[in-house]
Amino acid sequence: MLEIRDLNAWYGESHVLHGLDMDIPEGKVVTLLGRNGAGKTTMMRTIMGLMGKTTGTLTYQGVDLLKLRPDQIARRGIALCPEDRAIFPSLSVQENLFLPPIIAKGGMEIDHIYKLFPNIRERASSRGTQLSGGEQQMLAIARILRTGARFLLLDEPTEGLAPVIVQQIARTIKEIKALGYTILLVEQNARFVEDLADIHYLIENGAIVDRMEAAEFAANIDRVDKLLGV
Ligand SMILES: Nc1ncnc2c1ncn2[C@@H]1O[C@H](COP(=O)(O)OP(=O)(O)OP(=O)(O)O)[C@@H](O)[C@H]1O
Repeated sequence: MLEIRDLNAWYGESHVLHGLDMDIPEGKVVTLLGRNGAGKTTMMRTIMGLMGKTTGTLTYQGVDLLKLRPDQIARRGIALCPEDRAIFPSLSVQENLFLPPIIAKGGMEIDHIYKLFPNIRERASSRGTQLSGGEQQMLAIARILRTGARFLLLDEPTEGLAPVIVQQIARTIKEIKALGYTILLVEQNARFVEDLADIHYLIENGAIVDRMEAAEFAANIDRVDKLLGV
């Protein structure tokens, strides 16, 4: 679905991504694991067209995303769920949910969203500020499902959440995957992604240093922990 070749990205003069190669097949969950500052968020910002200077190719359904504007990328069905979750605090849960425009056909119906996220239904009239971190994360994911996006970029969805909520998010991501969505998951939590992802990429200093299939992950967990500094 997305083929990334020799991708470089800069913040001003600062060269942050150094020749990344990655493949994200349709309908799969792919993780990008790495420490703080490794370049994970930059990778997602690059896919969304939010970086100033870039080189390389990002071929998505035959088109190079690096040549498109962020709005054109979004309209191709790609959506980012940012690390800070970006829930509008003064709006209700329902208002937050309905805020993003529908960008492609086939967006998830609200009844289906409420079935996947029963907490969100219960909290529909609560303000964004009244939600727990886990509820905010669920709402942030629910919100992009409504838009019709089929390729979801989730930036550290488990950050700062209690283990029981992390498990709930893992179940939800599995359910979304079973519906045929493609997911790129940025994480520092190796245990969370262990039985969730089909392919794991490890990133260090803006370059991919390893790639593992799901079946190889458990045997290499020490190497992963070392990279993550656990
Ligand atoms: N707006 C910016 N301007 C300049 N440098 C930046 C900017 N944002 C990030 N960087 C630098 O780019 C590098 C990669 O940062 P990035 O946020 O992509 O890392 P990350 O792997 O997502 O880590 P984190 O978990 O902390 O978000 C870091 O060295 C960071 O300091």
